[in-house]
Amino acid sequence: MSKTTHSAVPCEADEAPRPPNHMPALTVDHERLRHAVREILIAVGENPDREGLLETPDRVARMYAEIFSGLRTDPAIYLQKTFTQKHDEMVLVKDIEFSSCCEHHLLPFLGKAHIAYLPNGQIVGLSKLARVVEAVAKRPQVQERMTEEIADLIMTHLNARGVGVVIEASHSCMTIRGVRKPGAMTITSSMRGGFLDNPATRAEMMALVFGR
Ligand SMILES: Nc1nc2c(ncn2[C@@H]2O[C@H](COP(=O)(O)OP(=O)(O)OP(=O)(O)O)[C@@H](O)[C@H]2O)c(=O)[nH]1
Ligand SMILES: [Zn+2]
Repeated sequence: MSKTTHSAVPCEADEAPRPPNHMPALTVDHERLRHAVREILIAVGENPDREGLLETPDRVARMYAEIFSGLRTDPAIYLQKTFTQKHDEMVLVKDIEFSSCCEHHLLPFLGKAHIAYLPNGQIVGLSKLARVVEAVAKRPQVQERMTEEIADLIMTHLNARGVGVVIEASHSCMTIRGVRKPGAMTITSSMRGGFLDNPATRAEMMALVFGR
């Protein structure tokens, strides 16, 4: 089977400095965003100067700043404060709802993240796990990378004995366009440490997540 790769084609709008992958960008260029949205409207045959569209470039610029706010957030900051607590068994926070944006079509994908970890003498505030999900989701993403990133962050910064991350999501690029399969759900998992090595631990997590 042949494999196609997509290489970035440079264009004149590409001269702005880019952060390395996964590093926080410092600013959002609202003026550039407004201009780009106006160009899109013209390109699809709309009149950006008609009354209903006058404020649209500004609104969309603010929307992109919001849905890509994770590019300016380092999720590791949420895992710096921990509490000393002996707890040898699994901690699971499930049904963490998120919205992200598929990097292929810039369309939303919506779903739930489930995060379990085996503490190593330190526990983290439960809300911080949801904050990590938010920071990682609010970027152009693919679901697989999002799942991996969350698992690696928790494994590394909590020095956990194991981490399991399961994400289930519906991708609007598969529902409202293209292949148009509403109802299709994508489930990804990333397992580390005890969740990778011990099938019973992984099975326990899956039963707690999906055994509804
Ligand atoms: N693996 C993975 N694929 C994704 C994700 N989000 C979107 N996609 C897929 O990205 C692929 C992009 O495929 P391309 O062939 O380059 O683009 P396309 O012609 O618009 O593809 P269609 O969606 O099939 O119309 C599609 O198959 C999408 O379903 C994701 O999070 N993970
Ligand atoms: Zn897509």
